[in-house]
Amino acid sequence: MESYNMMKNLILSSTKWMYSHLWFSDIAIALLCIFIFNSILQRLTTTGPMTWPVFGILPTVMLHITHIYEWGGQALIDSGGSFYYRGMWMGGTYGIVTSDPEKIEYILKTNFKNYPKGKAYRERFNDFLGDGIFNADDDLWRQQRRVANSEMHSARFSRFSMHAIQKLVNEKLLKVLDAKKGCVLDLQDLLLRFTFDNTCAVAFGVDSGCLEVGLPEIPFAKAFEQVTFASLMRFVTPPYVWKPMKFFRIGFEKTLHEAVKIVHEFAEKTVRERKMELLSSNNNEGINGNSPKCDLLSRLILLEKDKKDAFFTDKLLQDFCISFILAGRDTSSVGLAWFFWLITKNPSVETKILNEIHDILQNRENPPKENQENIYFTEEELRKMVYLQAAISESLRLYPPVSFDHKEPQVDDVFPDGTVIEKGSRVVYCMYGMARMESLWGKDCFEFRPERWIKDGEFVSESQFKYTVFNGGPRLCVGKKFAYIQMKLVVASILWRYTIKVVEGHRVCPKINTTLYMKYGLLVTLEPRAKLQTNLDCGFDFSVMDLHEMHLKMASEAMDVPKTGFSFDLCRRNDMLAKKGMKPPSYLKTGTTIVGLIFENGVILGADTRATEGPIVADKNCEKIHYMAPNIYCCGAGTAADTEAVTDNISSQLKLHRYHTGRESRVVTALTLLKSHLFRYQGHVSAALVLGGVDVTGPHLHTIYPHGSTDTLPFATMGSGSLAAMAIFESEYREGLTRDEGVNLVTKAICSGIFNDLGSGSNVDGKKEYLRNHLTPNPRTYISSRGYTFSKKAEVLLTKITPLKELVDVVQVGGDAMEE
Ligand code: HEM
Repeated sequence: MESYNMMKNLILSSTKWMYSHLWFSDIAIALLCIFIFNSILQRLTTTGPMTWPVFGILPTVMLHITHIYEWGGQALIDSGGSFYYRGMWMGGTYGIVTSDPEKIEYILKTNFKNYPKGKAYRERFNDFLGDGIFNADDDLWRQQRRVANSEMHSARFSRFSMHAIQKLVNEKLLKVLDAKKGCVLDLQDLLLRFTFDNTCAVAFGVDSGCLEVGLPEIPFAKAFEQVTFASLMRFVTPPYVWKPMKFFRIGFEKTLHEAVKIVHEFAEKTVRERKMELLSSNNNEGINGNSPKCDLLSRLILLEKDKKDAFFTDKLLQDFCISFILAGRDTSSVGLAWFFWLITKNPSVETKILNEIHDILQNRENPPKENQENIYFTEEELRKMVYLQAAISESLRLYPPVSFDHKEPQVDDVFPDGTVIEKGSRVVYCMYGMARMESLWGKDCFEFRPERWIKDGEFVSESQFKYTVFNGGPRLCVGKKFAYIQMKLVVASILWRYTIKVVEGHRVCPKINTTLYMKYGLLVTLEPRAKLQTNLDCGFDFSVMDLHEMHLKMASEAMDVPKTGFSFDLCRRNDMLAKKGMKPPSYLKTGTTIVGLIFENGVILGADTRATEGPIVADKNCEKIHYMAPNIYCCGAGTAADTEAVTDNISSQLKLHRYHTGRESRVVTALTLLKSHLFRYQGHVSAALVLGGVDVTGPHLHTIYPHGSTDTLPFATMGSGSLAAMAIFESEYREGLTRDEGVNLVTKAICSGIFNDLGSGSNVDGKKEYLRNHLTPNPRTYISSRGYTFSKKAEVLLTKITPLKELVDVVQVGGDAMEE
């Protein structure tokens, strides 16, 4: 009693002393000293981020919340790959954060048994997932895993899932994109709808209808989204908060309760109806003569049908399918959204992907036409898309849909490197941070470089524990193969058809969540890609993105400065591309021999009749001698459409001039009009001409080059066969040739062009009289034995005959007009 009184007096007197001698400032200073001491001690003893008294790591995390993923990655680099952390006092969260592949391998594989999903995980997801594979441990998990593995890797499932994806992509996704082209759309949302429909089809065998063109709100899909979000909220809210919330059904717990009801009712109805449908049918392989159902639910029902002790109860069937939808929905869509965003930032990767697709399509027995709308890629073709596989893997590396995960040891444990880990603590492993570690991926770890996945033209995979994007060990993602097929098909189908452009000013950053959503979605516009396919054909080596940006830039410049006259924007574009190191295609050699000479009374013009398009003979009997005026004709070499257009244009100007003056056109007038027209386009109108005619001043022959320069000569040749033709003229031409000698010499020169130049060919046209197909030196030898018959009689549409007054007789032996 005496000692009790003494103690009491001591406490009272010391309190009085403190009260009279200490100020608040003293207490604050003392706390500050403790804090500084603690911080220094912490800095000296650990390498991880700052852990504060009472609040643990929370204030540090809050300080970096806006860029939490980057900060986490840097913290792992600074700490050499692993650091301990502690949450708030009494929060019960503590453990280790790691990016060390050795430790990850240990928990996911070597000592797998000690690191199950655990109680904390199960109790948070129990309302939603029940005993489904995603939330199960031990035997419950093992049985589901076995069935899922064997079904998803069977040939039957491969065929079925491939067909389901193809159908959804071609009949729904591309239709929606088509309807939205030119408009701003949230690509992430659209992809979420796609993967939701796709996983529902694969898991439940139902069409959830999210991808209808109006993009309707589907109650089941909405409830699924709500229930996922609310379940995740339980991970960031202490149990002593969310459990009472659940009891009183308030806040996110109320939403969770209502949404779970909708999801479970849908699952329950589907299972009930499918069972009735399948079990009432005697034919397991097909119902009512239809092809057999291969979705996971139907397969499980059929597998369990004749078993006495069925493992899958109705409730477990529901849980199993719901787990699949959860696992397959967000991951692939989010992965795809980041992929498309990265592609818009890396046009060279996009070009390589397109080239790969192009080559694969060209290898088909019947390659698709340039503007073919629906292209169904086969599984075999997708397998050959090695670069695309690498690009998708690289994008998943940088933006892993499951960016971090954690495990709880069941008993105290020691990692292979001696790190101690207590029962009840957590081991958090961070895939986002791992991707940015130089020690794991090299100096270019931050770069999007698909090439790192390719060796000797083959795709090379990485260790599951360094590339933990699909988890590893016995719980490796069971849908990995399916996910790759799905993503490759979506990417190939979309990129082949559209150029994607992120809306200017749209912010792209990750949302803090267990799945790495884009916080503000991915707002894009899509443009049909017809141009690129042409460029690919010509062997252009630049990206559509560059072109697109440049067109936009040029368009905005054009808007700023009002201009008149001709636009040389495309020349500037080509200059800029050439400076950027991009190789333009070589000019198309159209292949022509055109010639002309002056004989004693006039002019003779000649041309071959072959029109080529690259290596292809597009027209064997086209006309290269164009009418200008009754007394003037003009041979054209270069681009067929250009020569046709320019001679037509000048011809009509000459006609107007004749009406105006009432006099015959003079050859020099035609020459001046042609040269000034071509000069204005500085060689961009691909027309090289031989102009000939007879007027009051006598016969005249001129050559006109595409840039507008001209020459006046007694004999002239142009086109790719010009050298061969010129050789004939130079050796045999003389002044005062007779008409027949002139015709023979022109014919010989053209034949020389035809037989010495690959581009020139077919027949010989000649003029003064228009001797159409004057000579056929290499005629077609195959003629249909049955001839040609026409099923319908020719119909007479007009009987009125308007006589034409021509100065020159056109002797039509055969042949077609040159096509534009
Ligand atoms: C890019 C796409 C995907 C990624 C990155 C991905 C990633 C993952 C990860 C990290 C896990 C382990 C989760 C954990 O244990 O906490 C997992 C498990 C799983 N995934 Fe995927 N996944 C993808 C696509 C899919 C798809 C399309 C399906 C099915 C249609 C699917 C089905 C599953 C299932 C059933 C599990 C549970 C496996 C088990 O616990 O044994 N996944 N996935």
